Amino acid sequence: MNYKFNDNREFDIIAVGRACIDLNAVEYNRPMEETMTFSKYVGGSPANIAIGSSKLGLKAGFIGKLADDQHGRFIEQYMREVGIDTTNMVVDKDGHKTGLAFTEIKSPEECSILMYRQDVADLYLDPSEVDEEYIKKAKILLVSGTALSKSPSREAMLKAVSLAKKNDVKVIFELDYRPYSWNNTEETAVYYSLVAEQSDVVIGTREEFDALENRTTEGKNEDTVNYLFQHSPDLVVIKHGVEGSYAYTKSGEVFRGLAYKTKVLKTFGAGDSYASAFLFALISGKDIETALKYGSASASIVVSKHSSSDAMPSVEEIEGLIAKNETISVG
Ligand SMILES: Nc1ncnc2c1ncn2[C@@H]1O[C@H](COP(=O)(O)OP(=O)(O)O)[C@@H](O)[C@H]1O
Ligand SMILES: O=C(O)C[C@@H](O)[C@H](O)C(=O)COP(=O)(O)O
Repeated sequence: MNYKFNDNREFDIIAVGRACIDLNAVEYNRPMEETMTFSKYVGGSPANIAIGSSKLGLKAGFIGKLADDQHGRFIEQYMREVGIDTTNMVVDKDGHKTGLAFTEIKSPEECSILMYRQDVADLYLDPSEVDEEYIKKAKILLVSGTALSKSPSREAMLKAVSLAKKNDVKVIFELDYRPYSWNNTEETAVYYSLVAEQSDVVIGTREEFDALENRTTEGKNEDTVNYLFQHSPDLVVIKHGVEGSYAYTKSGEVFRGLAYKTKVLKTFGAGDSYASAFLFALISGKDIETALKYGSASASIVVSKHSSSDAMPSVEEIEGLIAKNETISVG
């Protein structure tokens, strides 16, 4: 099954939310206490997805707020140089800082992120800084869940979603759940379900859908999709780590994507690379089953590399891995 977009648009994808800095441990396979040097990359889930999409050849734009400092300028320049339209990235004038994510790579399986996100510029995006004329130029609006965690960014997201729906722009909701960004799980579930119910496509891990449903025990994919298909979504993608992922359509089809074998360096970056390649494949007219392969292959490449954004692969790398067909069968 193919997924239809409004083809007559200047941008394939406009992502909205945070563009930040990742500081990835250079000496890995050890705790962060023993890490002395970190490499700087652009980070933040929606920025990573925009970068991945642009590297695959999609025309990408970004709506977000950057700090008026060296980090903000680095992010804007990097994103512009990979081909992203940054004209709707506004600069904060109130002294808010860029969000930082220090990553710890204790082992390929044991990775964590230490976030510095107190009063970060991205969460100060104001609804007045979301422009209808820009959104209506896109096939897809990619919304990141973390941007719903605080006002005024929350209202800016709700405005962006409403403008997308008004202008026949597909809303893709990447749940991107970062627990420390939220006051409590009840609040997360309220805003996640509000936006998920209005979206066309919802993408997340099983744990993130549990957050959407405010569950403390693991839910069933069938229950999740039965609920969401009573509303706007017609495609739901649920990821299960190395066990692969499932895509469910409103018309009742279910597709499974298997993960590809790789030499894992770290686990983060998987979700964002997955989303960019999955969306690239859908926009390129490939069927959903093939799009799952693109997402899985892209994730497998990125988990074998040091960064999330800079490591985003080319179409050739993804197709080369799919052709080798070395999938992981667990679960
Ligand atoms: N260890 C791994 N080896 C290869 N591919 C992986 C591995 N872990 C995850 N992936 C791929 O990345 C995708 C997304 O990973 P997942 O952990 O579910 O999401 P997130 O990174 O958003 O938490 C999976 O569906 C799978 O295809
Ligand atoms: O999203 C962030 O703020 C941190 C990311 O930049 C970081 O690279 C990361 O955690 C990506 O992991 P993913 O969301 O699993 O792809």
